[in-house]
Amino acid sequence: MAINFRLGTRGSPLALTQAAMVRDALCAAHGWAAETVALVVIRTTGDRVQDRPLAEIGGKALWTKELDRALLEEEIDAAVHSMKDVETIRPAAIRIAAMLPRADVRDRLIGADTVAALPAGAVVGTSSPRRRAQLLRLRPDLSVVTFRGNVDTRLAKLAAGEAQATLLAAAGLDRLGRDGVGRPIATDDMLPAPAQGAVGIEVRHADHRAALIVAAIDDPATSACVAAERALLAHLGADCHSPVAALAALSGAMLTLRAELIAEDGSAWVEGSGEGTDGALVAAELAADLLARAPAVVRQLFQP
Ligand SMILES: NCc1[nH]cc(CCC(=O)O)c1CC(=O)O
Repeated sequence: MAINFRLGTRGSPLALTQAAMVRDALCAAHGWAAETVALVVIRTTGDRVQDRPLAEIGGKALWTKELDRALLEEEIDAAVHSMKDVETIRPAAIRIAAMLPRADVRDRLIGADTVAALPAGAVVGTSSPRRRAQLLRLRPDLSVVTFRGNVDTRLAKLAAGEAQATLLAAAGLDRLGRDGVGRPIATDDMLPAPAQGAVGIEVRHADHRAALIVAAIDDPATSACVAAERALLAHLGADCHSPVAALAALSGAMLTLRAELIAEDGSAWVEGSGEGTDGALVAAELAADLLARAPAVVRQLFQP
């Protein structure tokens, strides 16, 4: 059967599951047979190097650089991403064209019922500067150690006793069929990463056919919220390794954006919110407000 569309994806179990969700949505929207959408697995630097903190191996673009290349060289028609891992600033020739309906945005704690219930001095594994900062803000006595690898690797490290607890996104656990694993933390207690729980699809700017094809599966509310969260990052000069949490919600035409910036040792922070009908404006104003009120140790982490 002829191929209608080529979807590029990373090769991790979560990435493959998300790519299959996009394939299924495209097939349902266009009446295509599943075999007419090819899943093209692209290996990324971030997948190859599992043993060092991300910041050490170059930080930015680890997950998307190879997918960007494949997209720009027309090996694929679209790339599927966890929006949380997509750099704030994208190449000019690539655009985010659609997002699937957002899943559970919360983090789940695995290894204890609540952060407060962790024993004094407990070791918690995470490689996310945001989670590290939020944990230490709540519990300065905790010892946070680097925990990398895909979801299964992290759960295996936990089972092997490398840490007493870890935090993972509910969305990833649920998509991997691990819906019973861990306890969700309310967003009031731990605000998630910008774009957490959202799967996005990118196409080449010039490829109008691909843009039309994927527009059919866009969830506009998810796209509006994630765009506002990403605009906040852009105004802060932040990326997915910055200790920033942000979450937008839509009520009718009104968008509410909440955010916090935290020093990585959890000792200082600033939080705030804004609302309006223009998400880009809400994000710009909230970023300026947060930077103006941020303690110096927090402000210096950002280069707007
Ligand atoms: N940085 C890794 C990553 N990127 C997206 C998800 C989960 C899925 C999502 O947030 O949509 C995860 C794993 C995690 O944070 O637990």
